[in-house]
Amino acid sequence: MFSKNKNNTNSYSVRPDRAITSTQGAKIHDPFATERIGQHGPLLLQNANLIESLAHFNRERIPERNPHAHGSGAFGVFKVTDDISDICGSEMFDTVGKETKLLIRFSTVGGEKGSADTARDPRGFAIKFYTKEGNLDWVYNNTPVFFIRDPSKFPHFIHTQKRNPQTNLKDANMFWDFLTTEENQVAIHQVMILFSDRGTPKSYRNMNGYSGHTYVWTNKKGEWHYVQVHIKTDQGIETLNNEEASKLAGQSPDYCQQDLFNSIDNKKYPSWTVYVQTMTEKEAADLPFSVFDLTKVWPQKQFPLRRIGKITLNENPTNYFAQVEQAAFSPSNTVPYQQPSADPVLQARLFAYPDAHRYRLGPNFNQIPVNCPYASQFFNPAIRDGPMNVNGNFGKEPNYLSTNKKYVFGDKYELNKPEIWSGPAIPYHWKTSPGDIDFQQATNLYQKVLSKQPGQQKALAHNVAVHVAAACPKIQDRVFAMFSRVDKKLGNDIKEETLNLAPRSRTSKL
Ligand code: HEM
Repeated sequence: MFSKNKNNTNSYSVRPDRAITSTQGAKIHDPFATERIGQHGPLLLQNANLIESLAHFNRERIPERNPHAHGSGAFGVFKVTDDISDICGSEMFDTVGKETKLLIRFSTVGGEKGSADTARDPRGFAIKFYTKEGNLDWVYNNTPVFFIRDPSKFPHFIHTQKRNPQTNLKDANMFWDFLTTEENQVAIHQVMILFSDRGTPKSYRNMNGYSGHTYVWTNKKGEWHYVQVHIKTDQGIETLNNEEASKLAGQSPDYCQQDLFNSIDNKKYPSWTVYVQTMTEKEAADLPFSVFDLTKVWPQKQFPLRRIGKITLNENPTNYFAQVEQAAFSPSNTVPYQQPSADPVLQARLFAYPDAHRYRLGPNFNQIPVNCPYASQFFNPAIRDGPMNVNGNFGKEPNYLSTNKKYVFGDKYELNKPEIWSGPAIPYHWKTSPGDIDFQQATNLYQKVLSKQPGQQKALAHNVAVHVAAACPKIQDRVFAMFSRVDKKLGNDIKEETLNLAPRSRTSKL
């Protein structure tokens, strides 16, 4: 198990004699005694233990993630089941049977740190692999697509899921105003998934993870592919209906945290099978949509799933704050032979996450044990000093690459015929009033997938109706029109139920 390993990230130390001390290690005789004049006189400034304890208490909270503030995590292992050396040269995949330790954090997106587990929301599925080539993070969601393809939209979109600046309430008008704005309707595919029962997974164990984005993987010969990763639950997909989810949000708001912790504690280790889809540059050029458009899935008939390995979660954190709250995942944390693609949303994420970590945890966040690349090691003498530098700061090593010292550098790996980019440096807004192509996959989901799952077309209409019933009539009309563009019956079903729930005499202002 993870905690038995040397250098692991899930260990902690407690003084062997369990004596209670000040932060400086001086034993405290009575932690509850406060120094004062006489029994009932005023307290003294020399009462360092009391002052230290109150002052530290005031500094216990760190900024919560914005977004994905609420989450649960566990440690585990990735095991290679199939040879994929023709696709990827990364060390972690190089031998069938090889195991790599990992941490996963599951999360909801829009809610605050204390919000309910069963909210209708995508689920984050972030994995940190502690590989010998350095830490690799797959920062995925449980949905294969996303809401936007212009990264500048992200803060706007996330704000519409947060609280109204005046009322401090979640606001159905803000939510649907954004999503039904003509150019934002590229979100329709993701919105359909969100409002199907997949938008309320029964547990973190019963959902899949998807890269969503296109990445670029290279083999040792330099041949490269566009890839998408699918992580499929071995427990089977299970979902909650809208009413079950709402009830649990009230009765057992930490339902999924409890389920994950208890499963692992009872040695019922959840597992997932990892697959990859590959696409050549030529195939990408022939696609009816851009390979960098993460509002689309790759048809599995044309781009079949190929199995890579298995993920098993087998160890609970010993301390939530140290190992889950302080965990810092970023798509920019990668290893040789796995690269980001030019997807503009992914490119923006490469900046956004480490920036969030510097703000949330400080510039030396990589020294926090859970973020340390302990299976490799960090050494870069020009990255020095800064707050909370606790690893010895490379001692007397010169603070630049000195000609007096010997250094080792990573292997150079090159892509055969890499992508070539050219063009003027211009502002480009991928706004496109969504064309029929942007609705096609959403329509397929409704007509070809949900139709085969008894009750799911109805559930989708119902889940939208109960949500949009809280919006004003003008916005509701835009919602009916948008879903009618997916399928006329879907639009009509939503309209009928919404108007039953919220007769038009009601007024609501945007
Ligand atoms: C422009 C688009 C995006 C931006 C700017 C963005 C930004 C962020 C930021 C700032 C965080 C908080 C990080 C932290 O404090 O540690 C976060 C968390 C997260 N994001 Fe994104 N995000 C974007 C799109 C996406 C997409 C497309 C996915 C999935 C495919 C995704 C998955 C996640 C996950 C799983 C987390 C939680 C990580 C954790 O558990 O710590 N995000 N995002």
